[in-house]
Amino acid sequence: MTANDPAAPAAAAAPVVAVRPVAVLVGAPGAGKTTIGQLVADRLGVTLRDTDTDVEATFGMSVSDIFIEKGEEAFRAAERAAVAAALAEHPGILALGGGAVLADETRAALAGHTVVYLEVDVSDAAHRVGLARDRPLLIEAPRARLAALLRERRPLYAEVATVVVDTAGRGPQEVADDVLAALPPVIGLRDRSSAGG
Ligand SMILES: Nc1ncnc2c1ncn2[C@@H]1O[C@H](COP(=O)(O)OP(=O)(O)OP(=O)(O)O)[C@@H](O)[C@H]1O
Ligand SMILES: O=C(O)C1=C[C@@H](O)[C@@H](O)[C@H](O)C1
Ligand SMILES: [Mg+2]
Repeated sequence: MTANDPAAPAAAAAPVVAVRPVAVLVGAPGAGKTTIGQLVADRLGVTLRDTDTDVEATFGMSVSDIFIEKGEEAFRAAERAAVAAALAEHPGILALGGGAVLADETRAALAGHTVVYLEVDVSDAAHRVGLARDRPLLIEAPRARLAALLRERRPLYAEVATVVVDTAGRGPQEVADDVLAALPPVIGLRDRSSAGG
């Protein structure tokens, strides 16, 4: 039998499996998207992709430097493209930048995905981001900025979420437990930690 033999099995018969993230994490700066995303990814044996890292790779500079040298608009445009690409091709856990949900196009693209909203209050978020200088929107008056961000964005995070996990008073491992418990089952994936069985 040759490749051109009409009796050869049709290549088109191969199943086409849509690649999509197991879960997409959204929430404010300090909610723990990157931290919890890594813990959940490790426990499922998949990789974490973070759109902030993708945008940094696009420009070859840190998020802070992009804001300073290219401006927030350029960052947001690259972020929209990074989210669209990752939703289409990343099969693991996907953490979005804190402001990604501001874009109508991104909120629409999240429809049909498993989206986990990590809730955080102003006080916990301020405590967690501390005095780090790598969050350009929080360099001045971080607490007031966080309060304003949360007021504006809470409805947007809630709009795209299929799962909401409250992080208040819970450490990273406990939040990761809650996220794993809330995820719909995915064929071929299971929690590899003893706690998860
Ligand atoms: N549940 C938690 N309890 C205590 N500390 C936490 C928790 N989740 C994250 N942290 C800590 O808070 C800090 C910020 O977390 P992380 O960078 O994961 O947030 P993020 O949501 O990805 O923020 P950003 O939107 O800026 O990327 C880190 O130092 C992390 O160790
Ligand atoms: O909340 C935001 O608007 C941001 C959050 C970070 O993840 C980065 O995407 C950037 O610092 C902007
Ligand atoms: Mg992050």
